Amino acid sequence: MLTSSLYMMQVFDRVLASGSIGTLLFLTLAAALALALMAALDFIRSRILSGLGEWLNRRLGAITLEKSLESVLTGRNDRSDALRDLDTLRSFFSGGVTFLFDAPWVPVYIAVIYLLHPVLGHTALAAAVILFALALANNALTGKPLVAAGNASRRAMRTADAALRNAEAVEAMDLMPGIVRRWERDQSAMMDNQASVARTGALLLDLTKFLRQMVQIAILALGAWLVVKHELTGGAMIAGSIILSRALQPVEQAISGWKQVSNARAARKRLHEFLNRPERRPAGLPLPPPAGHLVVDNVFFKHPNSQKPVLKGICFDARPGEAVAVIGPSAAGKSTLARLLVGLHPPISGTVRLDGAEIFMWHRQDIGRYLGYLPQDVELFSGTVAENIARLRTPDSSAVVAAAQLADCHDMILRLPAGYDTEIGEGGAMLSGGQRQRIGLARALYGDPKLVILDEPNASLDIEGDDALNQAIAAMKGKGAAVVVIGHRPSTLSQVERILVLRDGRVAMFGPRSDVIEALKRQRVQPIPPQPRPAMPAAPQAAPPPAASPNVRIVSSETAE
Ligand SMILES: Nc1ncnc2c1ncn2[C@@H]1O[C@H](COP(=O)(O)OP(=O)(O)OP(=O)(O)O)[C@@H](O)[C@H]1O
Repeated sequence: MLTSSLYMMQVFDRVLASGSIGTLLFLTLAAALALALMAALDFIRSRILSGLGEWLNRRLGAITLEKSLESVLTGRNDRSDALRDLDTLRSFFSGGVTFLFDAPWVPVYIAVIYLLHPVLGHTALAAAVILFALALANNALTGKPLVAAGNASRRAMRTADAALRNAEAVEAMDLMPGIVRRWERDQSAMMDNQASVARTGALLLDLTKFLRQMVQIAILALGAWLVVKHELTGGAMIAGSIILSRALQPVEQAISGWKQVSNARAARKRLHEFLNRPERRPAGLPLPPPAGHLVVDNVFFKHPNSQKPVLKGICFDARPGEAVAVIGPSAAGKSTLARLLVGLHPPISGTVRLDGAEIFMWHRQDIGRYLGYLPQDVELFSGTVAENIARLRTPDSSAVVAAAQLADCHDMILRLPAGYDTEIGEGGAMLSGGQRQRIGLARALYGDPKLVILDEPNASLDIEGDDALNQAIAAMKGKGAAVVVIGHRPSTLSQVERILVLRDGRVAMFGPRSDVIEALKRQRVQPIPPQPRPAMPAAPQAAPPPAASPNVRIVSSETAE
């Protein structure tokens, strides 16, 4: 960085004064070597920085994505913010960071100016201090609005994301005005804050430029005065001016590039907090593959964002080779129970155990392949049918076909344009609701899981589909899996051994299929018997006796239809 100024000084003071061409050649060679070294260092620096960005992504990319998934499961709304923060950091390293490396050299440049003449040194030092103070003022004045602008921009992004994900409902029912209103509110908050940052930044930047040019003039003027007084050479005067402009460059860059630094700092802080959130599942020893004995013991659960428990004292079990149906009115807590059975959430008290080990604590890489879960809303991923059935791993074609045959979608898949290799588009957009559900079922049955939880598996199925589903349940039982089917339709019940009736988050009945169906029928005929008796071993804490509950009629009529 000092090469050109020192070169100029030597040429002025030595070569021009002595007329020595040898000196000129030697100086030129030395300057060329120094500049070549600088170019090489610059190249290495940019390689290191972009490598740092890549390293950051490799180290943190996957773990940030995993943590984001956990964040969604714990009911937070910061979904993909952490991934965006990681991106901000990576691009900061690849572009915006260089002036931070130049800043520490400012004192060195000033020291060199002191060597030329103390008066020039004092001037340079004063200029650097004033400009540095302006950079600090810029930081203090723009810090808050920058953070507020970032927050508003993230809110606007989430609104837009939600609207785009639900494009059909938005278009059909004209939800757009409401969405646009929310989005504009956040956008304008973002723009107001950004405008305030830009105003302050522009003012300070203009002031800085003015001061810098003034200092440049001042140092030349002082230099000329010192030359006239014979205290400085002409070459040193010009060199001082050039070194000063180098010295002040990073300070000026700090003002214009502060927004990037501030964004990157905020992103780093958020990411740090995000990644240091406690692990939902503490590290444990890997367990042997389960046989599939599910035991639910006195489970209570409430959602993180609500006060009221959704599940209250649930007890039941499902043995390997057995199917249990969970039925009950809407909002009874069936889907919530399904989520607990696959270990998505921990109960607030009580336990859900598979082969004696708490299923929530079981690490997904150990247990995932032994679980089959068909959620109520099946979401598929872009990719081929086979990849989706094989849970996005490299498909084992015989296992994929076996699962598809079990879910009765083999023929349907063969009729697709490229069979198992058909690309199904984002979220399975190319498929009908029923096709998606069948492929979702095949995904749940892939790899012969030991515990299968099907949440309303027949919601989009026709009668044929119902039969196929029952055959699949029978086949899974035959393979020794425990199956829990959630649903309203009586057709779901034909293959189950036991039925659990869930009402208002409590077990209203649990027992052999025929006994429970019989009891439900009796309730329909005789809604308020004087002394109701549960049909079977009622769960220990089974709350209000069936017939006494106001929901009895709903459950019994639905089930006995
Ligand atoms: N993320 C959530 N946060 C807070 N409360 C929730 C959440 N999800 C569900 N609930 C509440 O939990 C209760 C049970 O919901 P759940 O989806 O388990 O019912 P369900 O029996 O499966 O109903 P359906 O048959 O209509 O699907 C409802 O009152 C619902 O409002």
